[in-house]
Amino acid sequence: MYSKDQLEQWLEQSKTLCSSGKTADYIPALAKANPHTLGITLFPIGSPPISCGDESAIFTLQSISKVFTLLLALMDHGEEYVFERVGMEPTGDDFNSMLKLELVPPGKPFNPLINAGAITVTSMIKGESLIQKWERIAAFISTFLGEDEVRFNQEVYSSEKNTANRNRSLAYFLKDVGVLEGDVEENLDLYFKHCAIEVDCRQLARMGMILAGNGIDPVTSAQIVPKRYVQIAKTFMLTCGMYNASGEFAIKAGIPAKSGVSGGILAVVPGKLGIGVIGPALNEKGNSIAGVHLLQKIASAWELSMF
Ligand SMILES: NC(=O)CC[C@H](N)C(=O)O
Repeated sequence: MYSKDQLEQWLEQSKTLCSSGKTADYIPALAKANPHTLGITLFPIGSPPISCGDESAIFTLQSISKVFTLLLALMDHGEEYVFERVGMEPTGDDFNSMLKLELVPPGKPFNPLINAGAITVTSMIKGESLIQKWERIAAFISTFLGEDEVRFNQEVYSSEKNTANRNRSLAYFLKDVGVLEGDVEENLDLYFKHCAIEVDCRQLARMGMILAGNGIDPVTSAQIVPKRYVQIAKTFMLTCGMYNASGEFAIKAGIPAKSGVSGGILAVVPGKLGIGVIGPALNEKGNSIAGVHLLQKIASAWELSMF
């Protein structure tokens, strides 16, 4: 049904856009990525994955990890607790904006997929120590990958940690108003760590395929995450997952997606398939310029929109 030849043609067309994008440079290690990389994997539920382009390129999850820390926080505490501390609304602002934090006392972040919200969610992850919390996040994500452990990019992690003045200000503000739990630097460290988990397109598509199937592990048939929490995550992906381009992406593609500044995009076609894309050249909103184009093409041509 999903033709690889067709996918290859579309990928070549989208690839021409790479030269008009720019790799993220506020995290210096991310600036080194090849802007001409473009790869994709489609992972249908119950069928083998279909990949093309630079499908084996390895990249860090960055903001895509926010979906999974949200799921884990929901499993740790339940809906009520989580949404007392982070909201459910899109901001329309940049992902690292601090603009709205002072607007709604006491500084409750608008949603869990912007940086302020994600750092708050990270602070909710249960564990006796920073190491134990990290091990829980890594183990949770490795289940989605179908691996025993996750790969981790030390260089990207250190690069972000050494330059994260904006995230530091967000986190200290959140601590000041009593929204962030625990030690600020420890929480930031955990946040930078989960952003630096590495995947390739196939692994990312597998993560999406599990979300598409409402949290069921395709190998063991185990329910990895309660269906209700997967539903919440997918809803946030649709309304807030592509930063302040989420509305446009919902109109043009109509599927839940989450992007990261590494150029990765995780997309989900509910009930059908997961998609993993990498294209490090970003547009002005911080989304993969060629990746967005390719996903929109696939979604409209194959009528994948949920609507
Ligand atoms: N949009 C993103 O991918 C942002 C993630 C990145 N680690 C940051 O906090 O800035």
